[in-house]
Amino acid sequence: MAIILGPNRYGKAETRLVRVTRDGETHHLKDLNVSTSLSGAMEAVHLTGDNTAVLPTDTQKNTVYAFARKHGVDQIEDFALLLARHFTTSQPAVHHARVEIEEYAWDRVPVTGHSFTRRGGEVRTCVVHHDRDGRVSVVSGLKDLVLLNTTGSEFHGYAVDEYTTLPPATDRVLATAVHARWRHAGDTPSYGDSYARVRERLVEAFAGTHSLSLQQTLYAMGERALADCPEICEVRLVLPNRHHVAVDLSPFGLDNDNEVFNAADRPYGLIEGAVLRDDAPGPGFAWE
Ligand SMILES: O=c1[nH]c(=O)c2[nH]c(=O)[nH]c2[nH]1
Repeated sequence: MAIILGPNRYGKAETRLVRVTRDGETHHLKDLNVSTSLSGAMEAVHLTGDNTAVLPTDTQKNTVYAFARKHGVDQIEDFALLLARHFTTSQPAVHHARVEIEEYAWDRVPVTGHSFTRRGGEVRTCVVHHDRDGRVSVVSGLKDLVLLNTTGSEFHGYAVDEYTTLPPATDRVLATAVHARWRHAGDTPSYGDSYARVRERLVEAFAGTHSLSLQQTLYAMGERALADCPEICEVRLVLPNRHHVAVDLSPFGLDNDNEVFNAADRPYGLIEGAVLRDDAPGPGFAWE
């Protein structure tokens, strides 16, 4: 009996690529999850540890980002074909390339040319209390409302110590998945209308605020909702800062003027805060 190597392949899974294309004030956004997988004459690496035929998975990831910069991204099928063809024609040992791409759809927020909401996934929530003394509280909310601005966000002037490496940003992508809850002050005539109005104000404030920090955006969102929705008296927001890090393409002779990003999923900043009217009644058990 002999032991032999069976089918095998290797690659980089889930390279998160965000490509921004700017057409004056109107920006276009492509948000992709790209997985590459190569196979071919890979006996030596498995059997003897000879890596000669192995194009590193790190290189595959870099190629995704570099190609996004060089060729742009339109239809995902075209982009996948471009990558797959590149791997099979440039590496003699690679006989087969599999490229899988998921595309996440974004809708424009009409307030600016650079603000987007991610389609799908948003959840409406509520928590109601009612006790035997007739005390009632209603907290409405939403979660997983994903918002993104491709410009209009800065972060600098922060405290610096011997562990600080973050470079100051004067033009960054700002993205978050909003978790918002708001407390009703009394009887709200239509929770449906109220929900639609609060949601719209949160989105408008995110889009319309030139942000110096996500903390400032958080306050602006709460403030806008409270200013335009008298039926509510307190807004609590939890905003993860979904960092988009511009990829360094200089090793490949390419510039990157804020166009190609790694959409990192963790770790992420987590910004939390409450915004309320100064005459808001006590919350009672609303937040329990
Ligand atoms: O908007 C931000 N607020 C922070 O507190 C922070 N910290 C950080 O590293 N990046 C950011 N961005």
